[in-house]
Amino acid sequence: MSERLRKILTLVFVREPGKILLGLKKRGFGCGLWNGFGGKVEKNETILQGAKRELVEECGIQADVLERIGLINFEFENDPVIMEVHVFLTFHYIGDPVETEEMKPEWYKDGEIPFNQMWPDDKYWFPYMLQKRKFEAYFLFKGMDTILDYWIKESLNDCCSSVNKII
Ligand SMILES: Nc1ncnc2c1[nH]c(=O)n2[C@H]1C[C@H](O)[C@@H](COP(=O)(O)OP(=O)(O)OP(=O)(O)O)O1
Repeated sequence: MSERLRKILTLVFVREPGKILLGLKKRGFGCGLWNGFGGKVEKNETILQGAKRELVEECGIQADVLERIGLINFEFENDPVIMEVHVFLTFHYIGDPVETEEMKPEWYKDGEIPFNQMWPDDKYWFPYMLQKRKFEAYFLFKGMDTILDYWIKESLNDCCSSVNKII
C-alpha cells in the first residue's frame, strides 16, 4: 500500500438549542468562510486536547466536555495528503465568544446557516451534526470549490486514524 500523509485536524461546534456558533475565518486556509473552530493537532497533544485548545484560542470559549460526532477525510486531486478532520459538538461551555485574530464568532439559528459562505461540503454533513447523528464522510476536491466525489454514512468508529505518517 502506498504511503499516505495525514494531516490531523479538529473542528468544534458550540451549540445552544436551535442555534450554532460559527466563526468567520479571518486569515489562512478557508479565509472568508464561516466554520466551526479548530485546527491542526500538535505533536504533544491528543486530538481532544487539540480540539479544546483551538476552541479557546479561536473564540475564548472553554468546553470541558466535547462529544465526538463526526470524522471527515478530505483529499485534493493530485495531492498525496489526506486531511482527517475530527468533528466535535458541545452544549456545555464556559465564557462568551470573543473575536480573535483568527475568527469572528457569531450565533446563527439552525435554519439560517450561511452555506453559500462556507466550505461546499458543509451542506452535506451539517444535517447529521445538527441532529446529533454520528457520521463519517469523504470528499474529493478539485481546488477549493469543486467536489468531484463524496460519500457519507451514519456511523462512527472509535478508532481514530490509520496514520502512516502525521504531518
Ligand atoms: N472542506 C472543509 N470543510 C469544513 N471544514 C474544513 C474543511 N477544510 C478544513 O480545513 N476545514 C477545517 C478544519 C479546521 O478546523 C480548519 C482548518 O484549520 P487551520 O486553520 O488550517 O489550522 P490552524 O492550526 O488553526 O492553522 P494556523 O493558521 O494556526 O496555522 O478548517
